[in-house]
Amino acid sequence: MEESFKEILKEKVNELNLKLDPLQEEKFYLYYKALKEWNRKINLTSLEGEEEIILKHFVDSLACIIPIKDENIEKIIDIGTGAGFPGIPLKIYNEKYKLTLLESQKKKVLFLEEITKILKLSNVEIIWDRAENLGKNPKYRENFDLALARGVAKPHIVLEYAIPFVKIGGIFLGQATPNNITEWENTKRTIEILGGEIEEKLEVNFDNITRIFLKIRKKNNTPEKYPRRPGIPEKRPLIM
Ligand SMILES: C[S@@+](CC[C@H](N)C(=O)[O-])C[C@H]1O[C@@H](n2cnc3c(N)ncnc32)[C@H](O)[C@@H]1O
Repeated sequence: MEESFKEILKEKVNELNLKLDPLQEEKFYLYYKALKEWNRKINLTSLEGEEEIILKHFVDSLACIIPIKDENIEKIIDIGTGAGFPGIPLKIYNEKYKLTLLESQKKKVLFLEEITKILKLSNVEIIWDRAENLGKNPKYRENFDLALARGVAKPHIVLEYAIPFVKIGGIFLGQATPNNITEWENTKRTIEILGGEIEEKLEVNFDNITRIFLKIRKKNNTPEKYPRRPGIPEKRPLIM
């Protein structure tokens, strides 16, 4: 592994007060190399530089650990995971997680299949589908301790994709920024209709980046009609 990569990764992860062992560092390096290689063939991520990928993909994903550190999490679904964010960094950090990666674009699914092999990750399921379909499937609906969906769509839309997957007592972790936190805070009624409640708002700062997490706890079953048909949440967001 290149020393510069290791040094930057260590420094940035330290800012979160988290620690990686040498094997985990190596896995992040292999992940970085695979992202760069695949990016030459298909458009996986718009981020290219070493520091940018470490900070905005790896460390930003690992920041999700902070709001969930006192939770008993086993099953995680990462909706619209793209090239695996934030799900794969969390799995590298804690291999006990049972991770489902959901992605609607086939080319990204092929990358996910490859990278999980390269990183020798076990208990990872990769699904090529849309959230609106899988969220209706009884095998997946209300089945996860934690749902994640970073940068997938605007808040009202993402909530309709994600909350149906969360079991009662589980969490959907909304990943907001100072730029869109007001929009997230205006979703209280939508969250309630889908069976959730905002429990906590937590700001995490690292390297001049501010990430705002909204811990949304599932209190009641999601009404059967949600999520609506593919495309409908986007066309007619559940703005209440
Ligand atoms: C902007 S990318 C973000 C990817 C990743 N979560 C990240 O933070 O880097 C959004 C991803 O969500 C996927 N996506 C969008 N709508 C989806 C849906 N309804 N079901 C499943 N995946 C979806 C897209 O194909 C895309 O890969």
